[in-house]
Amino acid sequence: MLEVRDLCAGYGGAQVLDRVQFHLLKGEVLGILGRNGAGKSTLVKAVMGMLPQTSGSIEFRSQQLLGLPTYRIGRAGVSLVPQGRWIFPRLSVLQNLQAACPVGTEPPDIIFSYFPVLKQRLRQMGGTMSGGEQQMLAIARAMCARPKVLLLDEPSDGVQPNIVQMLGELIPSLCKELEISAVLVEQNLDLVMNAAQRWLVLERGRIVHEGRLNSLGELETLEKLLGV
Ligand SMILES: Nc1ncnc2c1ncn2[C@@H]1O[C@H](COP(=O)(O)OP(=O)(O)OP(=O)(O)O)[C@@H](O)[C@H]1O
Repeated sequence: MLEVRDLCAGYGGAQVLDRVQFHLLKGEVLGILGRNGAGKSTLVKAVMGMLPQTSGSIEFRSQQLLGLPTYRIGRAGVSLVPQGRWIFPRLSVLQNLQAACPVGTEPPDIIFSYFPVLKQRLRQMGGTMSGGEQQMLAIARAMCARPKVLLLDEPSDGVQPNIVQMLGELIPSLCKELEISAVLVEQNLDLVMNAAQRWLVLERGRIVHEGRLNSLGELETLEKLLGV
């Protein structure tokens, strides 16, 4: 689905990502782990065309995304659930969802089967929802664009442990049912190990490790790399 090669990106004069390479298979959930400041958010922002200084190659279903404006990357089928959620606080839940729907369409029903709480609160202002509910709204909103690739930036941030556990089950099943591939950026090791089939560790803008479940000594390696 996605093939990233030699991706360099940064801000102003400072380069953050250093020749990052990875691929994302169809239907796969790929974790991106790393300590604070490793460059995880920079990576998803670069894929989403949100950084001016980017070089390398980002191929999505044989289409080159690098250099395209963010709205065209979105239309091509890549959606971002940003860190901090960025929901519209003064719009209702329904309006938040409608804002991401292609013109002339409404939020697909399947979203409400995954997030029934949103169905019960369609008229509630986004800003009055709890942290966990806002995270569900942010994921549901991204789904309204009917993406093929979903980029999730630290969905566990500011969310209660029971909701994090729920996300660990929901993300892979949603991806499987809707045939979506996902990049799951996280510091929460448990969430990645529950939701992803494969993961990469970023350190100072470079990929230093690739792992998967059931690899011998994987947990110890990750704990050492992440300092947990
Ligand atoms: N807008 C910006 N301008 C300048 N430097 C930035 C900007 N955003 C991030 N950086 C720097 O880029 C580096 C990587 O930051 P990034 O947010 O990608 O890390 P991260 O791995 O997502 O961290 P965290 O887990 O804490 O969110 C850091 O050194 C950070 O200070």
